[in-house]
Amino acid sequence: MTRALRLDGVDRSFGDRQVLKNVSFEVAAGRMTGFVGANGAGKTTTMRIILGVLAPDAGDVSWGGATLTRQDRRRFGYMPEERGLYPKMTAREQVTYLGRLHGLDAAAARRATDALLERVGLAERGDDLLETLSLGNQQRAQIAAALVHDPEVLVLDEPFSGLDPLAVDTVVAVLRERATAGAPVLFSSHQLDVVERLCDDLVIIADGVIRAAGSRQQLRDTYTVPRYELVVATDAGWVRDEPGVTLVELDGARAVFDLPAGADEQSVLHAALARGPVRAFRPVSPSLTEIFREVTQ
Ligand SMILES: Nc1ncnc2c1ncn2[C@@H]1O[C@H](COP(=O)(O)OP(=O)(O)OP(=O)(O)O)[C@@H](O)[C@H]1O
Repeated sequence: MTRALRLDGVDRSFGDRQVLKNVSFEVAAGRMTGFVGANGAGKTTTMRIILGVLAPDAGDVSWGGATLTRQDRRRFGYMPEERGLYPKMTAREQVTYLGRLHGLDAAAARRATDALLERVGLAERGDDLLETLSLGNQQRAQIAAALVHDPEVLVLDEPFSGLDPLAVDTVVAVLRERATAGAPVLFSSHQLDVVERLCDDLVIIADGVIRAAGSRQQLRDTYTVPRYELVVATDAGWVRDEPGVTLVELDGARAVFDLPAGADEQSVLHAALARGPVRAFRPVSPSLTEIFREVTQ
């Protein structure tokens, strides 16, 4: 059975500073949800509350509609911000050990470890001490550690930081497998390009307040004005004088511009055609970076 993870009305303060304010969102089963926000926005605090490392002052965290219990959380995979592997253990020993802590017997823990180290590309380095591994390889070990007990929910704090692009692809593939198997997967990241490529759903937080949440397409539809690219045969500078147009970029014959919601983009196309050939005219999807700027400003 697949179950969504939900936060409802979660508040948390440190001293007299409230760092989470009525935080509510859902991490759907079978989907990868990217959790993005600036430094100090509240991502790590939220994830710690999901995992029960911190208690909320108010609000509820539920899984499949029932408030999370300590027992439920044993079936979660967590990659904390403070990485905390034992430097004097080998990757294989460490991951096996964590499998044992989660209740696997010795043979099952070894099997799961071998399979995961292979999967994250660490099989050849599995018997090296963690402290001798590159940061990227330590990170791979950390991912394996979060997954060794075949968790039903994944919560990962910055799983891609320090990974080269190939390693990012490997880890993405591993996480995607878990989502496809029905797990809700929540991960935070500063790398908006990675989040954009990878997540199904997004949650954007700023100053402890959820500013936007939904699928990428919903956010695009909701939070951005219509944007178009026009390529003509000669200089496109005249576009800036068309009614409603806000020029975003102009590079000779190519212009990118915004129109107010509901404006008729065809009138700009007609104006272009009246001047000569049109090489391209298309709507441009806003990037996650633009959406992020818009909702957090
Ligand atoms: N144990 C703590 N005691 C006091 N303040 C804290 C504590 N943990 C977090 N904070 C504060 O709460 C706010 C939210 O921090 P949090 O680590 O959740 O943000 P974040 O979005 O994960 O940021 P980053 O991307 O930098 O990790 C910050 O202002 C931080 O200084």
